[in-house]
Amino acid sequence: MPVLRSTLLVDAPIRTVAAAVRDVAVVRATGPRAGTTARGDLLCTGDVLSFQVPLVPGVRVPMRTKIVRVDDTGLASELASSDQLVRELRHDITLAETGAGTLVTDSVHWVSPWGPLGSVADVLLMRRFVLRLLRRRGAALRSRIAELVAAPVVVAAAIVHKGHVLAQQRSYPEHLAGRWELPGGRVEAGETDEAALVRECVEELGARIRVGERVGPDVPLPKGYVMRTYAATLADGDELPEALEHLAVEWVPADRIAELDWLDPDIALLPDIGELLTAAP
Ligand SMILES: Nc1nc2c([nH]c(=O)n2[C@H]2C[C@H](O)[C@@H](COP(=O)(O)OP(=O)(O)OP(=O)(O)O)O2)c(=O)[nH]1
Repeated sequence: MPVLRSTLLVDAPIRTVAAAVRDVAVVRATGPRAGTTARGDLLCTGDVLSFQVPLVPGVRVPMRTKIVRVDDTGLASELASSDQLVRELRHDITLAETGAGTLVTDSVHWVSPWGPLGSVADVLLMRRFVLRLLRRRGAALRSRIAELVAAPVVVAAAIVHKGHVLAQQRSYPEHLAGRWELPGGRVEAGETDEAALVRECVEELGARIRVGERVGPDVPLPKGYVMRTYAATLADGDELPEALEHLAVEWVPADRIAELDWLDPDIALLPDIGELLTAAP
């Protein structure tokens, strides 16, 4: 069974790299006909990727893979349906923090359906296709990471209280009114992420919070922003948040998170928020 491994070292935090490897723009940059079914900017489990593998000049064979795992340390995809070129295929992307940056390791293995002829096809077709795809992905990854590192930041708080997370319902602009988001907002010049979150929660909820660990990947937002999410708790459990600027606030348990109509960028964070609730004491 052919296995192809390649590594790439990038000088950026692992959560930024985790966002870039899930970014649909990076997937599209791997080839002129590469596409995804992702709803937001980041790939989620279940999303399907489509590629066109060049067979001979002018003839391309479609191939579809499906994301089967996404977490803080990378993602994995497998063949979505058996096709003419490969019978099985799995692509693992693993991220690891090193002293010199984040190491991205790709491991792609596949089984060809063509018996002895398969090994020739492996070398001539699949190997070349996978290598080219990884080379283009590497270049796209580096430029997307550079954009995300330089992007202005929106911070969001996953405030956990008694096994529930606080969601707030937007009142404006018209096209977003009624949809749900986490408390937070833009980080102002000279402000830390933590100070911005504390300020935003007082303004939006009239509540003081304690800011904890990062949750999930960096999430690209429209207009070039990037959102960083932090776990948080109420500084005073008796001081319950109110919707001062929003239509409503709601404490949501893990099994109801997926029922809310979240802003598109937040959808990629929902599994991480679910895990945070499950892990909460
Ligand atoms: N606070 C928050 N903002 C989010 C989330 N998801 C998401 O896409 N956003 C977007 C919506 C806004 O465009 C931006 C947040 O910045 P903001 O809170 O300062 O923006 P805003 O439109 O509410 O307020 P304003 O400054 O225009 O008055 O990030 C989320 O979960 N929480």
